[in-house]
Amino acid sequence: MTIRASDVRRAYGGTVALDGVSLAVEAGEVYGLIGPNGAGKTTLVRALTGTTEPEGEVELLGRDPADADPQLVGLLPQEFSPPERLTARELVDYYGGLYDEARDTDAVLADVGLADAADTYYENLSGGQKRRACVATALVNDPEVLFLDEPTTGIDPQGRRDVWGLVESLADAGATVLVTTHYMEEAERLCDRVGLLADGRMVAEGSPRDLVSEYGGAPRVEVRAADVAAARAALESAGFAFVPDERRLVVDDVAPEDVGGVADALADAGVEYDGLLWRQPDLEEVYLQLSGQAVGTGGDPREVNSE
Ligand SMILES: Nc1ncnc2c1ncn2[C@@H]1O[C@H](COP(=O)(O)OP(=O)(O)OP(=O)(O)O)[C@@H](O)[C@H]1O
Repeated sequence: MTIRASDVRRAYGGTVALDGVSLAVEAGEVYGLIGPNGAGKTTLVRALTGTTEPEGEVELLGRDPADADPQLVGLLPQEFSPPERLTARELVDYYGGLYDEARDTDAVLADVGLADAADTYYENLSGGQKRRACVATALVNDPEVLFLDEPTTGIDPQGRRDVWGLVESLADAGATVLVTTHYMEEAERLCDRVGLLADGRMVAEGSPRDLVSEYGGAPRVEVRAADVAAARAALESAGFAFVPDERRLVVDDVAPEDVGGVADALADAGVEYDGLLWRQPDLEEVYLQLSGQAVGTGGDPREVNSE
């Protein structure tokens, strides 16, 4: 097992950041940590990389993380402020110089989409370009295990896809990647398995597909109507139930063949609508249900669809 944590606990004064977390990540796996702000993701990354000392057992490449060979490990911390008065190329050169062996700087810059900005000072890069440069510093030693704490925050959609492609090719070549993210699409597309942390505990773990089928609930239809109250009343009187959501009108448990019934109920009541969007639940729904953040829900996923 490349990364292993068993009953890991870490408190800062009276704040419990990790409250008995266990996980195991195999070589070649891309593992995503998701969870609300303050859930403990960064603390777990720090525990796994030896930058904080937790209680419990932690292993990285079969050793105490503090003793792991730095040549084999890449880390992009969430808060990372490299020297500003270096160009992107100088920055990657600098970090490469910290290792016995480093990849070619220009190749790394090309990988993160910064070939054209190689001579730009870090301070003059855009926010997303800065984050790309930071990702580059974590790749320069061609690590076997890569920890990326919110790698794509601030990066534009194309850049985000570039980073996903990069992570995928590293994993295909055998690298193990642990990534934290607030982007559910990222977790769903990129990760073989996802762990959802909340309040320092692992609330759920599995492949995105399994988590969605276990916790995501039934397919649903989002109704876009100018008069939401009228649409809601029409559907309610036709016996439809709703997914709790203050911002949108979402009809719960609608099989594909039943979408016509939603349209008919609206038409019968004379309610005009701009759109009916049928969709399967995705990881975002799982996240909202399990982390207890769904607007108007109490946090118990089993209760959500019966409300
Ligand atoms: N150095 C520290 N000193 C005191 N408290 C800390 C420290 N680091 C983290 N904490 C606290 O531990 C808890 C977990 O924080 P952590 O940064 O691990 O969460 P996170 O899931 O990474 O959050 P985010 O999504 O906002 O990055 C929070 O309550 C945080 O305030």
